[in-house]
Amino acid sequence: MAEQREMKEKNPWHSAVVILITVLGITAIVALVTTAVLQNKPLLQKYKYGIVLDAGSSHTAVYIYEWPAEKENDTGRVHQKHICKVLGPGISSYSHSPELAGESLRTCMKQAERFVPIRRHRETPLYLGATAGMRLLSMENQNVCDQVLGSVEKVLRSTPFSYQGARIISGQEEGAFGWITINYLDDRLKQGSGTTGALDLGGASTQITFATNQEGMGESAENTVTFRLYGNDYILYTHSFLCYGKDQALKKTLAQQAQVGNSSVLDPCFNEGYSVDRNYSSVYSSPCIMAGKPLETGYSFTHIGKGDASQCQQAIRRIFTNPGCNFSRCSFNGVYQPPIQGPFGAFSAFYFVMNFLNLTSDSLEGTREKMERYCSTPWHQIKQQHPGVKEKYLAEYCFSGNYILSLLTDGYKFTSETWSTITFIKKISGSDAGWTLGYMLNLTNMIPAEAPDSPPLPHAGYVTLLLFISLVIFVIFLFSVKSLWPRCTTQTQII
Ligand SMILES: O=P(O)(O)OP(=O)(O)OP(=O)(O)OC[C@H]1O[C@@H](n2cnc3c(O)ncnc32)[C@H](O)[C@@H]1O
Repeated sequence: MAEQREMKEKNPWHSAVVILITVLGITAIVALVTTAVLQNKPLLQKYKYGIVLDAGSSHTAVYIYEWPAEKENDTGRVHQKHICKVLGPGISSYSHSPELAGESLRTCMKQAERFVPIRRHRETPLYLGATAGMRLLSMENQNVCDQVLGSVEKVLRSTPFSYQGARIISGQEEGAFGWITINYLDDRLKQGSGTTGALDLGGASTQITFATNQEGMGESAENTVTFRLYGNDYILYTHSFLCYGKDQALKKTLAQQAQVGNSSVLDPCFNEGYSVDRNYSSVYSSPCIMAGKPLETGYSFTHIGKGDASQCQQAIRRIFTNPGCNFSRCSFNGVYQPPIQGPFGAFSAFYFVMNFLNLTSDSLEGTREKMERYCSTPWHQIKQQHPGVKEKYLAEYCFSGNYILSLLTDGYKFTSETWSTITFIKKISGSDAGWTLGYMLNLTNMIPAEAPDSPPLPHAGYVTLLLFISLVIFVIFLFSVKSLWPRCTTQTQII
């Protein structure tokens, strides 16, 4: 007591100083916590948009992509906001009235105006890429092809978006951008981990693309694409087989069977009981069909189903030509292909067909068995079992399933072992697998060649660490000024 009194007398301010330090300390902590909380509060997110039209052989689809305005170079951040499927056939089917090709896009473009906020319209890039249908039309008639492109250009220019062009993309681009899309959506590019090959089956062409080591790639420059993405180098093998999409392959198989010139064609690729009259011209008019319509036949023939999967595969095998391989190894038609390196993602018609046939997770042998069973089911029973399915697709599933089997095994040389490396996919993280996203990412430079420098700590981690260190300093400070505190003793003093 005497000591304390003595201390107080020596330093009458000491209790006021301690109170002041404590108040300042508490105020500092409250200020720090408030700053940390406010700093971590998510900002009101602003988005940017991009629109890509996939003008395919069978139809056109309008894809609207959205991404946070702040982090354009961050992988996995662009996602599909909306897809609008244009009514009617693909733009290449408007060769007889090209002006209608553009008109067919109007409804979906109006929808796009509603999905993209008005304040973003002017800055939203708009691209149209046409694929195999237009490649074929340009081979048939360049003038009409230009008119169709002119017609879609006119309509797209009239929209409020930033029109960037309508062009026919090459098969190589279609394959490579499909590969970029699935690997971007899987977040594999930024991680620099192993990549997934891309198998795309369209209506008029099919693409196979996968990363491979450099060995042997010098053999065929036209099948090689190189990319540097996020600081990693990729050498891709890619090939697009024009005329080997699902619809053109069907025509090829049928044309070959109809060559005999009989009034009816008994087709193992269609279910028994199926019977439809077809014009020869509908089969032989495609530039994919080299042979002409058989001479001395009528105007049409009856297409009759026989429902035999093994015979169907034999018929399909005949559309893969074998002119000899001038490389160390080939897939089909004398096209170079290095050993396949999986895993693979198979999309578009690969998915539509295998999903319908419930074959997305079967072994190769299981797939063959199920195809035998499906094809031998009578047509009337198939129709009864699937009342809601579009009849054209339903009639073609026996052919389509067998075509996929044949393309993957006889064509690309997948085996029972490598079959399991294929995953049939439609979407990844809500965005469709296909070339459109990769195309837009490339044209908007959204995937940098080098990995962007990132701060050693994420923002939240940085604020938390700062807070923690401040608290530790404050506690140490309190302990160091402890000697100034008035000592309270609980011992009763006996005087
Ligand atoms: O790339 P290209 O060759 O130009 O063709 P595309 O862009 O028109 O091709 P899609 O991927 O849109 O479709 C591929 C094929 O799948 C068909 N298809 C679409 N939906 C289907 C479904 O539910 N069942 C079966 N086939 C389907 C469509 O008619 C095409 O023949």
